[in-house]
Order: sequence, then structure tokens, then C-alpha cells
Amino acid sequence: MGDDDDFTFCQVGPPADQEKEAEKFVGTISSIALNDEVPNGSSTKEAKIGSLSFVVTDKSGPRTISESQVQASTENAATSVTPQDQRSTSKKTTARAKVPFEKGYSQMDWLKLTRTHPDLAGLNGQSNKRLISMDEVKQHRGEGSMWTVLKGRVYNLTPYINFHPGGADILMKAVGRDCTSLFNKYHAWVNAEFLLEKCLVGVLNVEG
Ligand code: HEM
Repeated sequence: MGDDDDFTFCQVGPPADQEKEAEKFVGTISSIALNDEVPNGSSTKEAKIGSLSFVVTDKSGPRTISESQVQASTENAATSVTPQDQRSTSKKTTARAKVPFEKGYSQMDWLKLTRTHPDLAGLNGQSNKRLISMDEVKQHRGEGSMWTVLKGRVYNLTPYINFHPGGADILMKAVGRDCTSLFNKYHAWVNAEFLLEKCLVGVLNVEG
């Protein structure tokens, strides 16, 4: 048996030329920095949904990178999109019912809000382990307090309405009722327990 056939001597790392490629790529990635500061040209404003108020940050100010720069840098990072890829991506987008989010209402903005707002559920000191009847859920259909039931839990949807990627209008169908089957019909994969954690008002009392 020659050396070439012996697996104990086979090369496990990438070939030398690929290693160089990888270094180039890592160099590009390591130069990316996350900046949480509000850039020049952005603005903040106080928003209010019912009794809840929070700060909306509009970061759509003047862009520091031009479109051509972005294209050039993606090509350098060996992630350029071929015309064929572009075609399949745009096909996928038209099939989705997602609506473009308004400034300050991205999923990142929602996560920030859940981390900073002291009482998104509107509990006013009440426990969120309370048993709640369907009758009580039905009473919360007003603008200031819109409740829904999802997988046996009761949530106050009010603060989330404008952040919903499928749009506010369709989410209104969930208000005052059990939306579990609608939710599963559109996106059973969505982790609502995590997204709405801070909107939990209580647990549905199945007997009442
Ligand atoms: C009650 C809790 C809900 C939460 C936390 C929630 C969350 C989300 C999230 C995260 C997405 C983006 C999904 C993705 O990008 O893959 C989404 C999209 C969407 N949601 Fe919801 N949703 C809720 C309820 C509902 C209900 C009750 C309906 C229908 C009545 C609905 C209809 C939609 C639609 C049509 C989309 C766009 C689907 C698409 O991407 O094609 N959602 N929702």
C-alpha cells in the first residue's frame, strides 16, 4: 500500500490556495463593526399606542455608503449574486405576504423595545400567571388594550401591532379571540413565545 492510499496521512486542512482565500474573507468580515449609535441625519420621536409610549428611532438618514460601493464590496467578499440567483430571489419575494416595515418598526426595533420597556403587557404590577377567561379576552378589543390567545397563553398585542411583519391589518383578526389556528396557518415556525414574552398577560382558563 503506497502513502497516497493510507488515510492516516491524508490532508485534512484546505489546500494552500484555498487557505489564502479564507484569510482574505476573514479579513473582510473582521472589518465589519456593529454600531448601536444613532447616525447623523437620523431622528428620534416619541410614539404612543394606546397607553403605551416609547421612542422610535428613524435611522434612514443620509447613507454613508453608496450603492456602487456596496456592490463592489460584496463582489470582493466573493458573495456576488449571479443574475440567476437574482431571478430566483425576486420570485420568492413576490410570493410572500410580508409588508415593508415602517421606519422604527423593524424586528430589531421590536427586540430593543422589549428589552427597554418596563411594562409592555400593561400589567400594572399584576402577575402574568393569572388565569384569564375567554370572556375577559373578548372584552379587550379596544385600541388601548388588544388581547389575543395563542397556544393557551393570553397576550396583549397592542404594542406589537405595528411591528408585525405581516402587517397591522391582518393581525387585527387575532384581537379578542384565540388566534392559534390562524397563526399556525400563516407561520407555524415563528417563535411567538419569545417575541411576545413581554406581552404576556396570563394563562387561558380553559374552563371559563
Ligand atoms: C399573534 C402573534 C403573531 C406573531 C408574534 C407574528 C409574527 C410574525 C412574524 C415574526 C412574521 C415574519 C415571518 C417570517 O419572516 O418568516 C409574520 C409574518 C406574517 N404574519 Fe404573523 N404573527 C402573529 C400572528 C399572526 C396572525 C394571527 C396572522 C393572520 C391572521 C398573521 C399573518 C401573518 C402574515 C400573512 C405574515 C407574512 C407571511 C409571509 O412572510 O409571507 N400573523 N408574523
